[in-house]
Amino acid sequence: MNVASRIAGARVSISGLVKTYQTRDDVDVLALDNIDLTIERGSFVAVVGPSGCGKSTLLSLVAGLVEASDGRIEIDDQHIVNRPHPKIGVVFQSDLLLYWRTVLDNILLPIEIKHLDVKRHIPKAEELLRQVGLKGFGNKYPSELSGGMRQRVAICRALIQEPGLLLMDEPFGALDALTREQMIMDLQEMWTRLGNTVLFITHGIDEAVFLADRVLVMSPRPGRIALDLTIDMPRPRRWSNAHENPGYQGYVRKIREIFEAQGVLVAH
Ligand SMILES: Nc1ncnc2c1ncn2[C@@H]1O[C@H](COP(=O)(O)OP(=O)(O)OP(=O)(O)O)[C@@H](O)[C@H]1O
Repeated sequence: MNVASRIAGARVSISGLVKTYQTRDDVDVLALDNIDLTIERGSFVAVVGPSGCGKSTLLSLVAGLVEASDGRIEIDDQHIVNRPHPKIGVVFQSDLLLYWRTVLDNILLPIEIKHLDVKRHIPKAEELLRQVGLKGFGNKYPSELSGGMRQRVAICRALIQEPGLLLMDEPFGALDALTREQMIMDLQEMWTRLGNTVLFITHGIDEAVFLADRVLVMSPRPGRIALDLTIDMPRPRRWSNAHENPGYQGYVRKIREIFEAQGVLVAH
């Protein structure tokens, strides 16, 4: 099994997606309202929006972890109904590693859960570790690693089954600024190499514009797509000088203007 090979990116098609939660005291909370969205194979789409606008809800719906109230989600033409699609991998803000399992056993967990051949996947897990700069860390326990290293392991765990669609929910939100910067660049490199589709949720306008082919800006709840912005900048992009690029600055300004118009950002 060659993990260095490219992964066929999945296509995501969302139409008329609505999600209403019922709170414990029976109040309806309309989290997402009528989302239409197509994500092309192999593209990197980032979603930014104010806190509580429904970004995580969108990701959970696509992941099949939450049931839609209305509308339809298809991944490679397969309708998602409250059940994860086999072609997805998910990375959350918290690494969610099991502290009693070694790094290698954490990465192999999805294989074990699906009753696949664990032994056959060990070389692939080790290769993934090498690719994220953690060669030789397979026998360590999560408590022996830094936050950034643990998140790299979580990414390996999401990639072990070569997912055509990688869903990332604020994956670098809990990391210090330097580690975050390194992880952003590493993610760009990894995605360029693998070629899978990525749906990336973030609060960070800077990382969204830097990483994505397209940035979706959401409105405050109920979440709707307020702006669908194509980021036309050559790759590989360099974090160290991207901020000086007038194109980059223009995209960031456009997104900030939307947040200012929404009253999410207030200039003093
Ligand atoms: N299980 C739930 N029951 C009731 N309401 C919920 C539930 N989950 C989310 N909500 C509500 O739905 C809305 C959207 O939540 P969601 O977590 O998707 O937002 P978000 O944009 O990811 O927020 P943040 O950026 O702060 O993580 C919020 O108002 C939230 O309170």
